[in-house]
Amino acid sequence: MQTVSPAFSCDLKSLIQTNLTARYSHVNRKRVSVLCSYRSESFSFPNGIGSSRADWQSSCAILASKVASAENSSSITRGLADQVAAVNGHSNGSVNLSLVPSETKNGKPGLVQPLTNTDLSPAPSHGSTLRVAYQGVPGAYSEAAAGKAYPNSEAIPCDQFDVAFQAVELWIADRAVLPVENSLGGSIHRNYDLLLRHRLHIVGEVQIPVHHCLLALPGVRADCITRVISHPQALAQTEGSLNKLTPRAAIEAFHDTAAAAEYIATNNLRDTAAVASARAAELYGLQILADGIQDDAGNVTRFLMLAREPIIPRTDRPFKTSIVFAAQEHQGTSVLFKVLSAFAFRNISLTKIESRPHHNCPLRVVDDGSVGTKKHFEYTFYVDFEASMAEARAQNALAEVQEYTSFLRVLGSYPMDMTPWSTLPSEDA
Ligand SMILES: O=C(O)C(=O)C[C@]1(C(=O)O)C=C[C@@H](O)C=C1
Repeated sequence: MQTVSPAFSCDLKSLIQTNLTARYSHVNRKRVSVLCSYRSESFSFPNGIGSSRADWQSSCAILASKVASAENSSSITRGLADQVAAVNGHSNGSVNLSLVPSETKNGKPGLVQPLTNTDLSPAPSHGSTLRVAYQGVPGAYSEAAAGKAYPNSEAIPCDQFDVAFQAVELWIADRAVLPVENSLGGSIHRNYDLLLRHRLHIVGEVQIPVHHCLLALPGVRADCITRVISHPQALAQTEGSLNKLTPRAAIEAFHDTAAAAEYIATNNLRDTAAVASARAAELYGLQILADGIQDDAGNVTRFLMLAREPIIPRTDRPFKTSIVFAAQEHQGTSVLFKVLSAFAFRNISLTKIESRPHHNCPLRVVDDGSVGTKKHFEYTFYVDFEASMAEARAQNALAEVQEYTSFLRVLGSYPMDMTPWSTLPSEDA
């Protein structure tokens, strides 16, 4: 029962070796060509791209046509304080995050085209600014997370999570910043699955306070709203408020919060409202009908920072390590107990555990003789724990975990986001 190719599996010795010898240098053209030829030996690509050097080079050529427009439409992200202020509706006017619209319609910004699966073409030359892929369009919370994670980077909008992963793998972007969980809405399962399917490394995390607003076209009253659209997570985070504010409105899912706002503006929809950020209101010319409508004032989304190379784990600051594993067959429920005890006995705290269907083998059928046939669901488990892979206790815990599991992969060992909770918006903020 092997869910990933051997290249994905964790061989502890080589993992530690890789971590110790890996050197991440800022992406430049020279580095691109060196790594391209190295990668061509072991990579296989999504969408049927082969693994030869020529294939690799042509796959590096993905996304080109759209990159030009993405570069135009992407915003240069600012520092943390500005980003969080903008997200939370306290934009001070000095923040210029506005995109260069692809066209202008009635004085309003034209549609920003995020990267799509069909846009895979040549990599751009991009100087030294770090390019950070996120899912959504400008004004999305993910864009703010990208700005917090990498101030002064260039944010590259992508239409799907999968495209953001591919953008990094194909050198269109240098990093991806993607949401994995929210304090109200829970886990974003799609990204857990994609972490396993792709081979990027987690190099950091950022937590963003999410302050939602109800947005509509100027002059529209809340009692005229018959439909509210937004990202499913945002809708889940504002369910209680929406029941009070727009009790008769239909609730509909949209790709992301800012795209919902943009859709209302572009189509001049006077009966529809969006749940999105104050920055989205500003960008797409909408009014804020209600501010701070998240059902809990301390609404926080956790994002992962992803890169092609792992970072070197350290011990001089708090680190977290994320792993994924599957139990060996016939080990029953005791595997989870044994794995958890490997951490507990070493005083390593777990911060998150998530289970997902085992993609290669979601069901195991056991013929129980005369009684009948049992069908077990099979799972892969994702665990985050508070220790660095540079610590002996973490290495020992994983060596033990490896004994109970059919595969084990370290997704990354990275600094924890230690932003004080006091910087999160309070009830009356
Ligand atoms: O739609 C957006 O604005 C996003 O950035 C996506 C997303 C998510 O996927 O959870 C990010 C943060 C919020 O929790 C709501 C939505």
